[in-house]
Amino acid sequence: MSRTQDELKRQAAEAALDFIEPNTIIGVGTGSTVNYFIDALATRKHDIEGAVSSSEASTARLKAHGIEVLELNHVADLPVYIDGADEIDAHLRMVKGGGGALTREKIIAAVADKFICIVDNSKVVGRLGAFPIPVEVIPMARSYVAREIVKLGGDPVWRQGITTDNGNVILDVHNFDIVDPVQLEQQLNGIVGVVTNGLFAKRGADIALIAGSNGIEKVTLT
Ligand SMILES: O=C[C@H](O)[C@H](O)[C@H](O)COP(=O)(O)O
Repeated sequence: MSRTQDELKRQAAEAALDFIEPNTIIGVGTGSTVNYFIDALATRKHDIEGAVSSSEASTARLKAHGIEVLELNHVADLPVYIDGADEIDAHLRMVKGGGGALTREKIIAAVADKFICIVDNSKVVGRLGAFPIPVEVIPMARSYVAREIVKLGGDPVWRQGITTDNGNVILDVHNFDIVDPVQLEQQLNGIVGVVTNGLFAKRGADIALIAGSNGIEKVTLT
């Protein structure tokens, strides 16, 4: 990754601090962009009630900064969830899960009032699907799910050597021709043995903070 892209990730992450309300709990995603956000959040740690985390990696980083990590089951009110994406389109639908954290991310996103997506401008696409769609699968169902995915037109590749925080495996699905991301998200989730998939289309982002050479572009769904 270029130094410039890294710098843009940091800028997008820091812009998300403007959406942090005092005395609230913050939903925190996973990945290299979110790592910058966690580092920035540390400067506000005395203003917030704590965080809920979408991965063991983010939990460790939050705790290293002295930010309290709360269990989602104990949290009823989550105003914002901040996370990155592997791809995002003009409707703020996303592909996520390049780091394998998609299921916990999708759960926290479902609870949050607002999903704020922080990305550098290389993540913006006209159409989702150039980045392979991660699908988290119960291990014993891996081959069955792969065969079903082929019937849907995708080419699944087992992400070998990786176990998710939930003890499952990931199939990265290449070559989907994604005309209707909401429909494909539902079709994939309908396969028995699939835990969830990395299409965040039904529940996309509410706001995207896109860092580019001219600064931060804020995109909001109207
Ligand atoms: O599982 C990982 C997450 O969905 C990440 O948000 C996504 O992969 C983007 O990560 P990064 O900020 O490292 O590009």
